[in-house]
This record gives sequence, C-alpha cells and structure tokens, in this order.
Amino acid sequence: MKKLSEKEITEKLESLEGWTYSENAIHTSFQFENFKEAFTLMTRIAFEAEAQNHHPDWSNVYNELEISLSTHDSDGVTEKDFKLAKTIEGIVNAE
Ligand SMILES: C[C@H](O)[C@H](O)[C@H]1CNC2=NC(N)=NC(=O)C2=N1
Repeated sequence: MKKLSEKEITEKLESLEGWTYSENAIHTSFQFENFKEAFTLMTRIAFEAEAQNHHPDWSNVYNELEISLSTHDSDGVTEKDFKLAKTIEGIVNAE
C-alpha cells in the first residue's frame, strides 16, 4: 500500500478531530469513565481491527487509551490507517 505524503496526511486529518500526525504515525487518546468502559471499547476496536487485518499500537492505563496507527509494511501512514481511525471514531462515538 502506498505511503501517504505529509501533505496528504495533514489534509486527511482535517476530517478526524482529535488526531495528530508525528513520527510516521497518526495518534489519538481517549479518556473513559473507568477501566471497564475502556476495555469494552478496546474489545470492540480489536474485532474491527482484526476484520480489517490492520492493528493498532495502543496502550491502556485504567481509563485512558492511547492509540497510534501506522502501516508497518509501508513504514508510514496509508489509507488503511485512515480507514481504521474512522472505524475507531465510529465505535467510540456510538457510546
Ligand atoms: C501478515 C499481516 O497481514 C500483516 O502483518 C499486517 C497485519 N496488521 C498490520 N497492522 C498494521 N498496523 N500494520 C501492518 O503493516 C500490518 N500488517
């Protein structure tokens, strides 16, 4: 998959509130009510990530979730990352 240019990434990020680009990846973070809420959302995201065969780099501490998306095979950000980012937004905002 084609690695997107910094210009393409910046343009695409305009339609993704709360996401930033740095170090060859796009990043966001969420704060939930508690651990159960966070892990419930992580589980839903995990199933969608598996279905897309595209997986987040993430870390969770209690109610906080930090997510970075990049395409390891392409050594940067591709359309796959934006597809998963939009899926994640859909899941989190459905709450
Ligand atoms: C073999 C398998 O298709 C690849 O390893 C997939 C799996 N999930 C992936 N996830 C991410 N984020 N980047 C990849 O390049 C990637 N590659």
